[in-house]
Amino acid sequence: MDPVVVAGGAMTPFNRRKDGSSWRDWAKDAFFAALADTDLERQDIDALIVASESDFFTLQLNPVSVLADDLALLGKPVMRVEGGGASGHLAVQAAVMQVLSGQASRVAVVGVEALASHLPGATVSTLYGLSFDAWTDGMTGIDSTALYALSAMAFQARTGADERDFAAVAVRNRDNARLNDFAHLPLAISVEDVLSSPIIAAPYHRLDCSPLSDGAACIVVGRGSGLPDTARDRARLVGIGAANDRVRLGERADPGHFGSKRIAAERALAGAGWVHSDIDIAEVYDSYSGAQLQAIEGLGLSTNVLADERAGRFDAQGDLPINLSGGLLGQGAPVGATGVAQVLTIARQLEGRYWGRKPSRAPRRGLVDTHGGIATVCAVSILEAP
Ligand SMILES: CC(=O)CC(=O)SCCNC(=O)CCNC(=O)[C@H](O)C(C)(C)COP(=O)(O)OP(=O)(O)OC[C@H]1O[C@@H](n2cnc3c(N)ncnc32)[C@H](O)[C@@H]1OP(=O)(O)O
Repeated sequence: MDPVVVAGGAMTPFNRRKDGSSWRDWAKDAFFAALADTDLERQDIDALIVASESDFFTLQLNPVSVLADDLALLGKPVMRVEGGGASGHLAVQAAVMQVLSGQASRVAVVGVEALASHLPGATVSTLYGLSFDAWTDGMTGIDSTALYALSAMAFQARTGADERDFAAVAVRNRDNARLNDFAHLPLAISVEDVLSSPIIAAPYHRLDCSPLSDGAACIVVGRGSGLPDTARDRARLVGIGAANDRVRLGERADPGHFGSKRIAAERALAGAGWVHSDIDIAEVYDSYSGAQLQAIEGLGLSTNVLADERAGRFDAQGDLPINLSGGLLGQGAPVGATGVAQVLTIARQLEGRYWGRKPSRAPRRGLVDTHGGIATVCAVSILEAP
């Protein structure tokens, strides 16, 4: 059976766009750049899937219809996928399912979000608060940073991780982002810089937090003879998995443990026929510095994440480089686009075509992890080099 491949892809810069352009422009730019990378024409696309977290941000209900019209994709099956922070990644997984079911052989997945240019940060923060249980957590006024901080404190109490461990992640991801031309926050900073930045919600300082970003990303997922010859040299999507958890942190056995990531990862690895130790490189969901360590632990990529973090295992020179793009902390976090960009990054790394920081050894097998809420809706995909 022909493999499912990431036939091509592209992204816009992630940043705060103040140039009068709109999310519809960014989506279009990403789509046409992805087509060029795939060596396909617009009419070759069989189906369109759009990921965007919130109509509050785009101020557009039913965004897929508008984008399909803008892209002149008419008479095609189109759909929108939403799962909070995991929206883009779940859209990629929906494309894989469409391709595997035989309904389409070339599916364009466009992820887009307009967060930073037209809304004050405090408004976005309040709206993010509705991503948890809006009737309980959201209405108390607690925001995402405070909820993640509570989860991080439970992780710290169990593992002994401290603020410096979290800060080291923020420093490394921002440094990785310095080689990524699309990154929102490439920074040369120190642990002391992180610890002296303003406290947002203890233990998180401003530099421990991902920024509010605008941007778009697009990949074409495809299979079979309808793809151009270039597809032979493109990364394969060999396993997908998803799993959810209790929405309210207080109802989890351990509010500091991202347990549903483990289930999603095991499903994805089983699909690929691999085990955790086969993974050479990963992009994980680091909406906050501590969340990166929680993700690595939750996914089962390390049995002692703190020791591995301190030993440099997740650096570009380590045996499991993580977030060489800069992650959400460095590359940025336009929600709907995040998961699509993560898949694109790992695909490019496996193809030897990545534009930013590369690992010291060429990777063969990669993992992508994205979530919505606080690891409430988790998506994991496994990719293999061509
Ligand atoms: C969506 C889901 O389902 C799951 C999730 O992921 S939930 C998590 C969602 N993400 C968030 O909540 C984002 C968290 N981040 C924030 O809210 C904001 O970035 C923040 C509160 C940390 C900072 O906001 P702020 O203090 O209002 O900063 P702001 O006034 O915008 O900018 C001031 C400066 O700080 C910088 N800055 C802003 N955010 C920054 C950040 N996260 N890290 C580093 N620098 C930042 C800006 O670039 C700006 O620098 P200059 O003065 O040099 O231009």
